[in-house]
Amino acid sequence: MAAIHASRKTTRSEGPATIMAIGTANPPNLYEQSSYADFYFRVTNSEHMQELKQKFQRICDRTMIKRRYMLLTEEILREKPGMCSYMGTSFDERQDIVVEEVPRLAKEAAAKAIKEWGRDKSEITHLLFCSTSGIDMPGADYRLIKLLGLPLTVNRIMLYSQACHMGAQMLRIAKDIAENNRDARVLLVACEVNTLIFRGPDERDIQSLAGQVAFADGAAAVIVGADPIQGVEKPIFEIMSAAEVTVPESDMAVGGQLKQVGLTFHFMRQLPMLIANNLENCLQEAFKPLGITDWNEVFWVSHPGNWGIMDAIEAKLALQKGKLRSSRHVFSEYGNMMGATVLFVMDDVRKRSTVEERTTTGDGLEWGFLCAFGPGLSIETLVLHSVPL
Ligand SMILES: CC(C)(COP(=O)(O)OP(=O)(O)OC[C@H]1O[C@@H](n2cnc3c(N)ncnc32)[C@H](O)[C@@H]1OP(=O)(O)O)[C@@H](O)C(=O)NCCC(=O)NCCSC(=O)CC(=O)O
Repeated sequence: MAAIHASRKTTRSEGPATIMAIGTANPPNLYEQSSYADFYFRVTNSEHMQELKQKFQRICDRTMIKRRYMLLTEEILREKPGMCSYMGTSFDERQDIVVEEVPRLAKEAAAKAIKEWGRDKSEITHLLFCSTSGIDMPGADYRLIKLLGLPLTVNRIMLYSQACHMGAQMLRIAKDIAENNRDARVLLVACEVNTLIFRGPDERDIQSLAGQVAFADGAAAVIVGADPIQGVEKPIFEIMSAAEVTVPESDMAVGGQLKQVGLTFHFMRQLPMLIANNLENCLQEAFKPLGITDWNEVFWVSHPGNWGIMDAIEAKLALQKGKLRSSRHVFSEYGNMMGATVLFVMDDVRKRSTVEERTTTGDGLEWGFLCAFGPGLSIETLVLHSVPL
């Protein structure tokens, strides 16, 4: 028995799971939000709906998004009338795109992360992949190991169709894998190609319109492992703890259904308050072991959701202006890339900290709070530890 205990100890890491590299990628087609209404009503043959177009323009302006990247182009959409109608049968034509393109965009982000990591790709031991799009057998994880030329011994997990909290959930799973398997090096990828959600307008469905103005395509890849090799692997953040909370009675808060018409989308008007009201408990639980009760003492890596959600979080938790700077920046420059978004925000925090000559990767602070929310209502939280710069 003693030998088994000793052996279990040697198979576990000494230190905490550590983020060692982050890579991001977007498709090449950039859409300015200021002219998106013209594009959207033209390509969906809806120019006769002038009143609705004006409302759409108002919603575009309210988002505070400046630009977004999307795989879909006018050329592609002209050949897919089912996708341009409001609820036309179009699953197959959407699926043909995402099955190919999700792994392709993921590869771009993963290659950048592996380059920053600095070790050979053959030393990746685990792959965690999440995407809201592209359900397939074998999955996007399988395609990605082939595209990247990863070893066939890589242990894979593929999670489809769960949306915005999944980037943070991947980090939670990566932490457990890295700390329970000495020398594990986990490549995690969140890749969103929102081709399933694009559809033409209908004046009775404002929630679908709100989805059209906010969601965007992007991929982020992160390498996680414990006990970094000195001089080879460079820590960015350590993951001290991770947790998920499911908010009771909130099934309709935000969600969607995958159907013949693609992925539908709905959200409650009260979503900003629902999230803000439930976040303080999460913070208290997360920081209890550290004795931190002032949420301005920590750096913030929050999934943006939408502008109203960030406003509500700031107000409810009395956050200083600027705490959600990276969330607002990523949202305005890229839109809502679902699961990938929070990883873009994490990348922005560490890059900005370097540019602004802060003393740590976390805005000069020691401890940080990463949070993301999605259908459920599910709230994922992580406590991050920054490293000196
Ligand atoms: C659509 C918004 C710009 C609305 O912002 P505001 O509420 O501040 O603005 P507003 O009150 O002027 O609303 C603009 C118009 O939209 C309508 N409207 C707003 N919310 C609505 C809702 N839930 N259902 C029906 N209509 C709604 C209003 O009536 C108004 O119409 P009128 O002009 O006629 O008065 C915003 O909610 C947004 O950016 N949404 C993006 C999509 C989104 O929320 N995603 C959730 C991400 S959650 C996430 O990230 C997790 C996940 O998805 O998994």
